Amino acid sequence: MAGEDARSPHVVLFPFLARGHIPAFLRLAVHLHALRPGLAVTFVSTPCLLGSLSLPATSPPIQLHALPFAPADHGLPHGAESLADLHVHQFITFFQASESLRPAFDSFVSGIRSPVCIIADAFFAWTADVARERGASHAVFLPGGAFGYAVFFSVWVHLPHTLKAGDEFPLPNFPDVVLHRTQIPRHMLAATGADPWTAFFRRVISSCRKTDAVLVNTVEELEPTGLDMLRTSFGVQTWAIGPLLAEPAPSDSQDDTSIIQWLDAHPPRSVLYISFGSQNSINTDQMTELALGLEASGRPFLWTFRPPVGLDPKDGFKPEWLPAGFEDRMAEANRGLVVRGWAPQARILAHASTGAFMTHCGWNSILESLHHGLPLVGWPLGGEQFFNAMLVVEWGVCVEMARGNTESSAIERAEVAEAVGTVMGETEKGEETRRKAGEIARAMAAAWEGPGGSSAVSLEGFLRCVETSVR
Ligand SMILES: O=c1ccn([C@@H]2O[C@H](COP(=O)(O)OP(=O)(O)O[C@H]3O[C@H](CO)[C@@H](O)[C@H](O)[C@H]3O)[C@@H](O)[C@H]2O)c(=O)[nH]1
Repeated sequence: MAGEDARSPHVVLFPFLARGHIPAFLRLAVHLHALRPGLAVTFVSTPCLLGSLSLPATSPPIQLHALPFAPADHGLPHGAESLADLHVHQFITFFQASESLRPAFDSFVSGIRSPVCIIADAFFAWTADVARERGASHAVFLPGGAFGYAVFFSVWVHLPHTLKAGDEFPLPNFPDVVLHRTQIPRHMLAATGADPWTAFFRRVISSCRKTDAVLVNTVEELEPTGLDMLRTSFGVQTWAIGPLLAEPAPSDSQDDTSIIQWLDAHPPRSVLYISFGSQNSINTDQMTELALGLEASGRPFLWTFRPPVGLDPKDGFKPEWLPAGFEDRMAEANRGLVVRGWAPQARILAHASTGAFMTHCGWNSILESLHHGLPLVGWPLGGEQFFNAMLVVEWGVCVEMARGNTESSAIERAEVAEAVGTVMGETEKGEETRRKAGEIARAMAAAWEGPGGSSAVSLEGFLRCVETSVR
């Protein structure tokens, strides 16, 4: 690696192979360069994911390094290099397959001549062992929130729902946190402790205890409790360096242009945006009730539509997934737009006509919405989303409308219309929710305002620790 400064670390960024995990790492590279211009930064991933990266306009000159990955060798579809390419039942095989990247990652790190600082996704926490063997410094980066991940990891360690009968149970290590059975994702609910899901996440957690530092995509002032929970869980220095937000990707595609034009034709803050992220969806009964509830709400909406849970976007979209005549009625009245596949979410949320976001409570979606002061209608579906929803409800910026996408998690159209009306309407609760969302937006902005913002101070503190350790 010619031209490297032997005293400053070469930072290796290694996000997990999931679309929702990459934007925060890209934004981290931007902040690292702002603090240390000229720092060598390499972004490591698989060939397909690197090929599909759309680097933001402000992207610093990062190097890319591809690790060979053969999903088919692990019984996965050929070319499935991201969670978004898979069904939920294949996720665990994918998690296990991702551990096969270790020899190639190790060989890449061992070839770097200057001191190395690995910043790896929590799901790649095994890189802590590589760092130890190669004399590198190591940090785990959590692209999610502190509370959400702290609860998620605690549930995997203790499986508290298996310890106690009844619908509600406390976390053994954080008894103030009481969960309801409907907040436990499907794979956790089925876990026995001897299953591959539990084994994978317990490996992740024990590796997180071997790292030198944990970086979290959150704001110290907003998540003191969650950050303390992580510090207790892992026993390592933990730095809040968020929000690290996806930058609106430049796009001149006709589809994106027509979406923005559709928004242009609506009054300020009048449109509800609906999306369940890059890898989750709801079931067909829920789609029907959601559609009819949106119609009943009387408010304009823009719905990013993925096929029902268990079905593949590559196999196309079927008209019967939506109620007969629904799309035509909505189009004629200029009431609703259904976007199939991928939408320019960051641009939609930045648009003046967008007034609220119905979300699965993926952490990036939460941050992107609150960054613009937009309140949330929550519908957590998997992973740590249920616990993220608890946090944003506590912040007073979200009405949780529904939970889960199993057969037992039914939702009725009247509940949809009511939740949308509460958040977007001229109700006391709606006004309060919007006011609090504005407060969170200001706290998020302050974290990166000038060198004294709490996240700027944290990232600087982390870098100094790394620089001291590599001298
Ligand atoms: O049509 C779409 C759909 C999504 N996005 C973007 O994709 C990202 C989605 O991220 P997120 O909201 O966090 O959802 P997931 O993709 O589901 O994220 C995974 O990763 C998150 C961070 O760890 C976790 O919080 C979630 O539970 C996990 O499912 C965001 O940046 C969106 O702007 C688009 O641009 N267009």
